[in-house]
Amino acid sequence: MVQLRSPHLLRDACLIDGAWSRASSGATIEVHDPADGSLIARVPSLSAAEVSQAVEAAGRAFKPWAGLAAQERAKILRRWFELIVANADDLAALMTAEQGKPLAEARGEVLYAASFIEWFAEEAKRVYGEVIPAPQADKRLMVLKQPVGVCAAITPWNFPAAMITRKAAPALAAGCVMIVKPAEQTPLTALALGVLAEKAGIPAGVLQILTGESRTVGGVLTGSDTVRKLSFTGSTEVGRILMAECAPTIKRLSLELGGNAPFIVFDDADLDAAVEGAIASKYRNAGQTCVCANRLYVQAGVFDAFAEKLAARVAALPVGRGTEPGVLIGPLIDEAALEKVESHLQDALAKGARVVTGGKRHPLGGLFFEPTVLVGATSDMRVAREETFGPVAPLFRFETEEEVIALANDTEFGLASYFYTENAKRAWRVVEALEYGMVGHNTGLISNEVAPFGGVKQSGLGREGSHHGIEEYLEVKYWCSALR
Ligand SMILES: NC(=O)C1=CN([C@@H]2O[C@H](COP(=O)(O)OP(=O)(O)OC[C@H]3O[C@@H](n4cnc5c(N)ncnc54)[C@H](OP(=O)(O)O)[C@@H]3O)[C@@H](O)[C@H]2O)C=CC1
Ligand SMILES: O=C(O)CCCC(=O)O
Repeated sequence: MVQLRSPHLLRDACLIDGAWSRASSGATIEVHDPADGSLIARVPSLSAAEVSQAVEAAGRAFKPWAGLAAQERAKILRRWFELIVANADDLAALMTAEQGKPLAEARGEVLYAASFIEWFAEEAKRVYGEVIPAPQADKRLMVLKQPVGVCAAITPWNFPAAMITRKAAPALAAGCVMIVKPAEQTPLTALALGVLAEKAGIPAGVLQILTGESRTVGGVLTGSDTVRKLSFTGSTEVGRILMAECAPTIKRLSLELGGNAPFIVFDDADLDAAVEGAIASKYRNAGQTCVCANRLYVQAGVFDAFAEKLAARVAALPVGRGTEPGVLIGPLIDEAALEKVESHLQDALAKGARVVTGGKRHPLGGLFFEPTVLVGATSDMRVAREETFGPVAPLFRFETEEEVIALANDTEFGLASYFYTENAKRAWRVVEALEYGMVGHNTGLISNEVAPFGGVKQSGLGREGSHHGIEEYLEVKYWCSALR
């Protein structure tokens, strides 16, 4: 049982049109603690008809919300931000219980999630239009920015709070309303955010949180003509399905999909900094982020030294329940995730890679996996081509800058990338050559609310966070006025 200071944050009902509702059928989905498999709660499995009711409520809520002054929306969002910060410990406890990440990391995510609300509460006041110098003397040309309308968000389990606020905050700031469907593994953090949104004064229907079977809920949201935009974070495979489902109604789309991040260490890098960056990038959230280093390319001159230093640090990473003090690596989310990590590892070993540290399920059992470092990785291995989404760092040896750029770009993904060099000229060359939406130079941590997060190629469409993030929820209306 999760112990909370404010037990009312643990909800087993959905927020629909300002009321907390269960499925009329009584159907539920079980939520389990990945650290020990215990049952934490049951949340509603809504029917398609119940999801449609939420869409109708959103349609009714849109105009009054969009009609508020931006300052009014900003004040309400600011209250939501403050309530999340005030309840950070409880939200972190819920998150660790359902997702498994260490408590300190969960608390960090809660504050990260809150930062998007604070940021977009401010950006709400800066949605400027334009006046364009006209090509004819008797014309005046203007550009208005208006909210897109009813929006939907489908979010993953790896960041149960931040992936919701990174979408809902800009949407609400712009004057849109939002329906959120969290991942089935992590609905409790989402519902708790709904409790605080209600308390902050976000009106009925403006932010709704729906739980249920993904195809049922997703099918109604993507098929509805009332829903004008979908924002999705998750796998590229599901992103493709949702894009196709949105095609008949030509919805706006933001897609934040899979990655296959290269992490490049050049001979002239600060090796200790590169090791720390690799730990931060690779092992955050037990390797379950779309921006995690997936392939570590290390130049031949420093390969052995880097491998040795990294393996020493990785072997010392404390693994355990997220609630235990000092733990840095929690369990993986489910058995399928564990099996994917194992199969990537077996494939790599069969093709000639060697384990330096880790390499198997952790003695704790359950969903725990040992933080692992592999050497001898090559491009024909699954670890080179697919997102492993677990605590396995495959090290690839390379000789030249040209060679590593070609290797790094040899993927259909283009989300995050990282490189370490002390050479400023090389830094410019490499940043310009990497076909990625985001590049970390001498750092393994790049995410924050003020920067544009997103990918190119099959890693997605659009940007979240930063002043670009609110544009995803705004339509551009051109107004041409003749003076005669
Ligand atoms: N870019 C990223 O941040 C993420 C990438 N991934 C990648 O995807 C792999 C698989 O993870 P997984 O959790 O299965 O990711 P998914 O892409 O399947 O799930 C992400 C979200 O999409 C929902 N969803 C899944 N299928 C549909 C559908 N047909 N219609 C509507 N919604 C749908 C899920 O709902 P529900 O949970 O209810 O099924 C969840 O809310 C990971 O190993 C990782 O490689 C995963 C998560 C995040
Ligand atoms: O993994 C994701 O889906 C989001 C990455 C988390 C972040 O750095 O914002």
